[in-house]
Amino acid sequence: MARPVRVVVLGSGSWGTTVAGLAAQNTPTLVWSRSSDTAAEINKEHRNSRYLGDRELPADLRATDDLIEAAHEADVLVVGVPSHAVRGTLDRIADEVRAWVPVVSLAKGLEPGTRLRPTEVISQCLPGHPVGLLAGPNIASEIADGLAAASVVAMQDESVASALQPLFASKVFRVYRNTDVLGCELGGVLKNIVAIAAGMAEGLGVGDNTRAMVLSRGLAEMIRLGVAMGAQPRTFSGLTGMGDLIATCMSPASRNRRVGEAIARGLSVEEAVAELGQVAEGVKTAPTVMELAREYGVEMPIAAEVEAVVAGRRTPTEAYRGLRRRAPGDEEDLV
Ligand SMILES: NC(=O)C1=CN([C@@H]2O[C@H](COP(=O)(O)OP(=O)(O)OC[C@H]3O[C@@H](n4cnc5c(N)ncnc54)[C@H](OP(=O)(O)O)[C@@H]3O)[C@@H](O)[C@H]2O)C=CC1
Ligand SMILES: O=C(CO)COP(=O)(O)O
Repeated sequence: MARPVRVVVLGSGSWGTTVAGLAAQNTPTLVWSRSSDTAAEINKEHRNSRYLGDRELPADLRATDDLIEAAHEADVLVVGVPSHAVRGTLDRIADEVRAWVPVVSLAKGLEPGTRLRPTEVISQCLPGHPVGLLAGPNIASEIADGLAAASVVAMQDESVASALQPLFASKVFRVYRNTDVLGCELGGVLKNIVAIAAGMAEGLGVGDNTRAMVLSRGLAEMIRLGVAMGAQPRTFSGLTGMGDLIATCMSPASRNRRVGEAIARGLSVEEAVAELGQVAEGVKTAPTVMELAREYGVEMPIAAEVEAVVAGRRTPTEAYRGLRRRAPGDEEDLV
């Protein structure tokens, strides 16, 4: 009998640990933590208190602080470190991962400097591997609590995606497939910036109509840039686009939204990020996205205001005033 597929998750933050917990219910799973204390806590107490509080992890989820050991074990490699750490982590194991191993990114940001998406960085570090991502409206704490949700494995090769789906799925976690890797990945990246805007609106005190406006016009910006870069427009109406946008903008647990709220309360960006103690990818991604918007010649007024706020050039109040000054154009003018 063939031995079961072994999943290895790199990164033991809130989402890496949660995804490792999902996989551990289906197949032998190992999570790599750069913190030996966290690895020991997962192994001995079946918890990750730094990121997931008291929540109990599956007893057979194993953890290690040895990155090379983790790389050797992988039949499927899941990259769950933040976007800025993907290259540094994978460069250390480029010669240790077996050639055919599929690699799944969880990261929702762009690499600072190169402007590359995480799957592109992975392909540079681990050339020749099937590379895709798992994304969707997936607030880690809710999934760790066992609340129902859905996600998407995006992979060019559908047969690889089909093999990956059951590794992450559960009775309450539905995993779909999509071959539009670019569109699915950009959805996860771009919604974080809109979520910062939504958080700022929340902090300034808004009504549901304003919330809906930020989401709808934010989605229009996501589609505009995504389509200019070559993504399928339909992808943005699915789980990785509109779905993730709604979850992240509406959830008080979203880190990006919380950063926006904290800035509107008067904290500096640095103070807001420090208060959070976790990654909010939209902060680092906003300037990179505005570089792309200029390169592709698309208008992204909400992202532009968020970028100005995180760069310290505007306050949230000034940003919303700036948006109100824009003359509304044709609503259907998406691309
Ligand atoms: N949390 C969520 O709900 C979701 C998150 N995502 C995405 O998943 C990715 C990971 O996020 P998440 O788990 O939430 O982040 P967290 O902030 O919760 O955890 C980050 C993890 O990455 C580790 N890490 C940070 N910097 C480095 C580095 N330079 N080298 C190696 N490891 C590093 C941290 O280690 P240490 O603890 O030692 O600092 C920690 O284990 C992000 O791109 C995020 O956008 C996607 C869907 C849902
Ligand atoms: O991507 C997420 C939900 O799908 C998590 O969003 P935050 O990083 O804003 O918490």
